[in-house]
Amino acid sequence: MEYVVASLILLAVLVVGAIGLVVPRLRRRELPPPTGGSTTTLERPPAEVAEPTLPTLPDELPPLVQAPTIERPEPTAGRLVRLRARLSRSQSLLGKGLLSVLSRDHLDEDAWEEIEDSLISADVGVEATQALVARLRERVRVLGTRTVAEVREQLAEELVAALEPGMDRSLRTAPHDGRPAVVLVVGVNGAGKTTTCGKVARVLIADGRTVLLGAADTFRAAAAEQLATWGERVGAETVRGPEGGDPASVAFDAVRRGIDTGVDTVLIDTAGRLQNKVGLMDELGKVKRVVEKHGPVDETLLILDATTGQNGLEQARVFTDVVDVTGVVLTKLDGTAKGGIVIAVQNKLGIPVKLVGLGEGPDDLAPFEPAAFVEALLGTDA
Ligand SMILES: Nc1nc2c(ncn2[C@@H]2O[C@H](COP(=O)(O)OP(=O)(O)OP(=O)(O)O)[C@@H](O)[C@H]2O)c(=O)[nH]1
Repeated sequence: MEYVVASLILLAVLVVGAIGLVVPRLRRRELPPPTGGSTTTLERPPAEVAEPTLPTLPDELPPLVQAPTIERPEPTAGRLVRLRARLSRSQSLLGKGLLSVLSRDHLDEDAWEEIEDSLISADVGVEATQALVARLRERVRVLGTRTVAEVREQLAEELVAALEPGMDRSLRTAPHDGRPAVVLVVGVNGAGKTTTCGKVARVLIADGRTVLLGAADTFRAAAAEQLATWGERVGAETVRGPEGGDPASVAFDAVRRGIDTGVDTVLIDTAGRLQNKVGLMDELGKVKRVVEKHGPVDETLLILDATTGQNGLEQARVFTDVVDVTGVVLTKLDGTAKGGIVIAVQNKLGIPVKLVGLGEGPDDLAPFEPAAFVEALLGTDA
């Protein structure tokens, strides 16, 4: 009997033990998933454990730092001819307008007045227009010119003559006396100085020269940035100073660096604030004086915005009074119907137009050639 009782007790203990083990597990399974609360733990899905795979490497690894791509600017020869379509606005006014008058059977007083008006509207300037029309009238009278083609040819010749084709338009950018040529770029804000500096650097590099840029426009921080970007594109170094720093000291450092590195040409971009002439004179005069401690400035290019027309001419005078301008760059000729401004600029300032800007593209700057320019304006072979 004792055995029976002991066996029953043992059995009961085992049963209770088994229930104690199984019930909490079942309860745990039945618990609802957590809903909301301060933290949410994301559980991984019961993943099949994937075999770790090694990434496959490409045959050639890319370099960690990409070297900037150096561009190869277009050659400068024949650029004006290639870009002639950019003068279409001027061409409609001067070329098409004039030629329709010239094609009349008889060139009476009214016709000559219309010709004068077209030239004045194209910003050729009153004096230059009167002189040009007087010469053309005389030729037509003396030679008894009859056909449109002949008058057109004579007009083209007169326009070319008014552009003084004998002027020296070469840029003095060749190194000499064991140092680089120094080019100062001046002009009012927004005329296109920085852009032109960049484009001139490309022109020189296209012609096989080495160039260093000096960002002496410390007035506008973005100008230095913009110039450095132009330089990087063609592999030219840019010397910059702190924003608002002394432009003359940046210009001085740029020339010294150019001498040390043995480049052919140093191009210096300057600021062109025109709020008062005295301030401008002081600043530009100082830049020039300080740069000349290294040797004379070889070329001073005045950048003029063609779209400002006769106003631009007034501004130009301020600069020609301050620095010895050796050449004019007329920018934005693509954006105006007043291409005749080239004649007015030369006529009034007596300084050759050496380059013309015909667009915002990096190679939209062309050496100025009077005959090709007139050809583009008239839309004919001059
Ligand atoms: N259409 C056209 N735009 C031009 C030409 N040259 C320059 N520009 C534009 O004119 C604007 C002013 O040019 P910038 O070179 O910044 O002028 P900036 O004289 O240096 O001006 P600041 O730095 O303020 O003194 C820019 O948007 C140029 O892209 C050109 O020949 N044709």
